Amino acid sequence: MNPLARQSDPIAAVATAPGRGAVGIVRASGQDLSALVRALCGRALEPRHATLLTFRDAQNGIIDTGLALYFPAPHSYTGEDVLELQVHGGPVVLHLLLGRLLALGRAIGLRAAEPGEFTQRAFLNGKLDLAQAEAVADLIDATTETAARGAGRALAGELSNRVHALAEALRELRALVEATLDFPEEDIDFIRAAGVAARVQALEAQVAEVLARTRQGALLREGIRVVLAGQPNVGKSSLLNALAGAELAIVTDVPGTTRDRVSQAIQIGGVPLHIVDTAGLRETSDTVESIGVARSWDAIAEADAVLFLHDLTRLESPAYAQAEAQIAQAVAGHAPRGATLLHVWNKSDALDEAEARKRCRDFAAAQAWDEAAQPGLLLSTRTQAGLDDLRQALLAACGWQALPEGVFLARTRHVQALAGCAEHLQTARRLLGASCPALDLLAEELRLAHQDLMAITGEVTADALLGDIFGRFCIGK
Ligand SMILES: Nc1nc2c(ncn2[C@@H]2O[C@H](COP(=O)(O)OP(=O)(O)OP(=O)(O)O)[C@@H](O)[C@H]2O)c(=O)[nH]1
Ligand SMILES: [K+]
Ligand SMILES: [Mg+2]
Repeated sequence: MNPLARQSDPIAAVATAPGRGAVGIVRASGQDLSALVRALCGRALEPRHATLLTFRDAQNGIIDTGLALYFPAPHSYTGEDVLELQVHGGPVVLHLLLGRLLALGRAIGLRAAEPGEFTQRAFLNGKLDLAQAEAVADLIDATTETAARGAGRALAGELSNRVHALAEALRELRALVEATLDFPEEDIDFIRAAGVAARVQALEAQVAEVLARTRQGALLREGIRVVLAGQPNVGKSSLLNALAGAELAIVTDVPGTTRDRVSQAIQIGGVPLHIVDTAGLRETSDTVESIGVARSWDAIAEADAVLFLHDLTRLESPAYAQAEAQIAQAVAGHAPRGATLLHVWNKSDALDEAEARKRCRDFAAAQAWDEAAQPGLLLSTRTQAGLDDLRQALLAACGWQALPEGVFLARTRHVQALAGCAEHLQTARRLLGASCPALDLLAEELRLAHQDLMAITGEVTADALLGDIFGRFCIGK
């Protein structure tokens, strides 16, 4: 759909989820729905009042009795006239009522709405900015309470307000710098006197702070993809089951038990995680197992975080330790740049704690790892000792901190734009540090930084991006 095409047509759709419910809603939006209201309801409706009515089909048969609400423009969700009809929530009733509405509205060009079109109109009519419109979809899709609250904060404008304030400060700064381009005689002294360098630096700090919060928000929205990796029999499937609290994967003492990847969505402290159990990594001549091992590597290549499991009971065997070291290195090389790699030392129940710590320290020292300094994460999937610490360490390693003021939900798109803005500000600061700054380059960096911010709220946004964002909504939203 071209998001900007046909945007003036009146539209209608069922606004509630498919299936049966106590109440279902049919909604219409258009620049002037007064004639449609009269045609359907037999009279004009008092704005924003619920009116009890019987809705009838073309043959004057009763469809249902329910409520009609009329929100004349501009005081509505979309900013246009909106008519909302609440009836009993059965698919047939809603289908009949929508059909009747579309038939009556044919004269004014009423058509069925496309996905996200109501919210898109709210955006185009300035009721919401783009980040808030995205938050509407995220609120609907939220899978945890924390995510839903975060989407609520984004919808209320927590991200947008911060970004608007930053954009405004940048706009002023640009005006200052661009003025000197027109009056070169004032140039450098003017820039110095106006304290441009200090203002760029202050902005940089503010952008960094919003970026950190936005990264958290993106984590909350996208979830974290955690892959359990290691040699056969280290306890990967046992860990998946422990984290999921259910016997999802087969656990046996036979090495090479797991072949297919087994995934499970869980949450830790409100953060959604996708846990992926994989086949144990080893050389094998078994056809099926080698396909499984290839899939393990694929999973590692797509991970946000890898939990690399070691078996404490076998660490003292030189053959095991040697293979472990090689595989650990290969895993580190195979995981995406920026992915988190955590070493987990499993089966701690089989030996006393001092001995367990000594074994992982010795192993880490032999590999000359930085981890030699750290005690590492001891775990027993059998007794669940260390499982809570593992959960917290995993979140922390992925950059999650439960911020006191709460997190707003955000998207990777927002993180990228803010990171871009931060980079341009950094370049601007470097330019200003030169003894004779190139003011045209400075102006350009500030313009690019400003543009990145405006992309978040949708003040400058490509049509294709709009189509992509609104196309992912459900119909009726
Ligand atoms: N003592 C002890 N044994 C464990 C622990 N975790 C797993 N095991 C045992 O280790 C063996 C292998 O466990 P799995 O969970 O199947 O190991 P895996 O890494 O998934 O193995 P593959 O799928 O073959 O790669 C089983 O016999 C488990 O009971 C633990 O914390 N303590
Ligand atoms: K096994
Ligand atoms: Mg397994």
